Amino acid sequence: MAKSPEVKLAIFGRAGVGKSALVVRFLTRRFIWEYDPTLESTYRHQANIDDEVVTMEILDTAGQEDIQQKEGHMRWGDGFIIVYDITDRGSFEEVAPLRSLLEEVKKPKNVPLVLVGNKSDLDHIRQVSTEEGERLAAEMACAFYECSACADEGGTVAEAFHELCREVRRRKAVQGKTRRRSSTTHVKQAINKMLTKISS
Ligand SMILES: Nc1nc2c(ncn2[C@@H]2O[C@H](COP(=O)(O)OP(=O)(O)OP(=O)(O)O)[C@@H](O)[C@H]2O)c(=O)[nH]1
Repeated sequence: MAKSPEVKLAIFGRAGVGKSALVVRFLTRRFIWEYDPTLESTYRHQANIDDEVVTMEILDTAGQEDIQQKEGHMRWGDGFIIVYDITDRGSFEEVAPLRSLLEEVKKPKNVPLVLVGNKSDLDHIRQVSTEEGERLAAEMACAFYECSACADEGGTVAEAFHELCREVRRRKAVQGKTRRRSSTTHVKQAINKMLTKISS
């Protein structure tokens, strides 16, 4: 089985949307009701995705970090999960500004991104419909998952993380090809220059 390079993932979203709960669910398949508000934690994890061992570094950011900290974490990451809480419309409204900041900080644009609407077990107090989540994800051209860190029977949480890893690898492969193509072009141009000089 091929071993791929490390993938750095960062998880963003308003305080209390369940970022830590999602990371813990993904890493341990368990749910823990209460956490200290996250300062900032990084986890290392290996998973077998499409027959390839992927090593991930996962950064669980604090919902209340300032813009400089956010930008630093965005520069660090290869791929991003933006989380909102389906019972908190304000957290949904914070998604688009986070995405805009990502697009400002990361170049090239169109960074690997997954949108997650968490706490789907609380459907009775939902403030954001599934369609709204789908629409926003379509506008941001990214995958969308509605899930629950606390009742994740279908493994949707892991699927969201795995899809993000796939997306990071797809983008890296495309960027690698573009870089190779441009260096080949440079070599060809240099040879042509030399040939023109010799023949003149
Ligand atoms: N019902 C329900 N509660 C959840 C779920 N996910 C998280 N919670 C609860 O929501 C609260 C906040 O969860 P955290 O994981 O600490 O949220 P966070 O986004 O990491 O918060 P900060 O670290 O402050 O940014 C906790 O009381 C969790 O138990 C979920 O899927 N369903």
